[in-house]
Amino acid sequence: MAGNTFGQVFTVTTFGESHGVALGCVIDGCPPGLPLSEADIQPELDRRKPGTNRHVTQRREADCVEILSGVFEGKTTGTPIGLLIRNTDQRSKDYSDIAQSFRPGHADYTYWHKYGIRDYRGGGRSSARETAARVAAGAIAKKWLREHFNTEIIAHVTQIGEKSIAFESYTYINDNPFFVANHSQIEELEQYMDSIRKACDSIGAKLHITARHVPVGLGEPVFDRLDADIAHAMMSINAVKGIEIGAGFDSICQKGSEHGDELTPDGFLSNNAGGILGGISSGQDIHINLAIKPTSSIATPRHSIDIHGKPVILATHGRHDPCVGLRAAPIAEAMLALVLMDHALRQRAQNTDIRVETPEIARHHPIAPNT
Ligand SMILES: Cc1cc2nc3c(=O)[nH]c(=O)nc-3n(C[C@H](O)[C@H](O)[C@H](O)COP(=O)(O)O)c2cc1C
Ligand SMILES: C=C(O[C@@H]1CC(C(=O)O)=C[C@@H](OP(=O)(O)O)[C@H]1O)C(=O)O
Repeated sequence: MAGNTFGQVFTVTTFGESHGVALGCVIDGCPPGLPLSEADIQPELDRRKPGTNRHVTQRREADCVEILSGVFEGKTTGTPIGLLIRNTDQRSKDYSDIAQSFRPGHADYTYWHKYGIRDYRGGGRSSARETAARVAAGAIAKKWLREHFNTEIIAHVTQIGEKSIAFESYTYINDNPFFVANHSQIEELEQYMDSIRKACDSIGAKLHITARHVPVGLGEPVFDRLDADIAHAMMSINAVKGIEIGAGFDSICQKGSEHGDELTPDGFLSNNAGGILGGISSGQDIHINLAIKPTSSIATPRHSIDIHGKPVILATHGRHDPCVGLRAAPIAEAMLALVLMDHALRQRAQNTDIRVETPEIARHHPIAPNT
């Protein structure tokens, strides 16, 4: 496989470049009979799309999805689902400065050496614009998981640079709980983001993702462990530099008497495992943290080389996110949904019952985005 396809049974192949005609994906293996229309997908794309406020890239894209195939009379038919999102606001000439030079921290250098040719209009295929197609596919997986197991997947930014975000309350957006930071902290974070932008710099972020109502028993015992596939999915998102599942790197300082989640007839007493034991879901909530790097395309001049190996000083212009983590939550949710749906269908293919009801022992703990 050429590396553009994700999944084993429920597969997604994406296509398209940031400044090409369109992006999209082909989804194969979706069971027939799932009610589906553009209205099921568009709200997720609206959460991810660029240009929605001053703290994100100013590229304006409506990211309107068109279903090309695989749906008849409002239901999936079991045949490949084709989704298309047209690019409308490319302005490619703004990117001529990176045609011959490599942005430090972006994929220009490695693409050039791998392929010997590079679509330098924006990030081309390496631009996270490609994730629009993943979010569209993920919306289908989310819907299927919700209808079958009532699974909820929610991601939040929990840290921007050094600043941790304390959540005060939550509201519902498109049936998903969405945490709201305290009002004065929002002002502080906005000022912080303004200062980063004024300094022609960028900043990293941390994301927390929770999946609730995950059936017990999803995953494979050895290579395709559920945690391994989740790590694969998350690390496949542009700019993700680290992942923790459950206690993650805090496990280093824990004792066995502290880490191992004790079981009682009334449920697990803790969730250091993050909902996965032996590569298989335990029915507890899945907890994931992601480290997201700062944007590499910044207007601060930096040392680099051109395609002939000559030194250059490169300041990158064009429209860029000062903190890519701010836009990553719907992408991480989509990738987790793709993994869970793929494993649920694999479980079905193996003719093993899927425990639709979360067993009493695996009762989930309340969602806590900062854990
Ligand atoms: C939602 C999102 C938006 C991004 N926006 C930008 C951007 O505007 N400019 C940029 O240089 N990188 C941006 N990135 C990061 C690049 O896509 C990424 O650094 C690049 O593909 C190289 O991959 P790597 O960082 O995983 O090595 C974004 C990433 C995400 C997930
Ligand atoms: C357009 C989007 O974000 C883009 C992600 C991105 C990158 O390098 O990842 C770089 C910028 O665009 P370009 O590819 O034109 O350089 C962002 O504007 C989007 O997410 O839809």
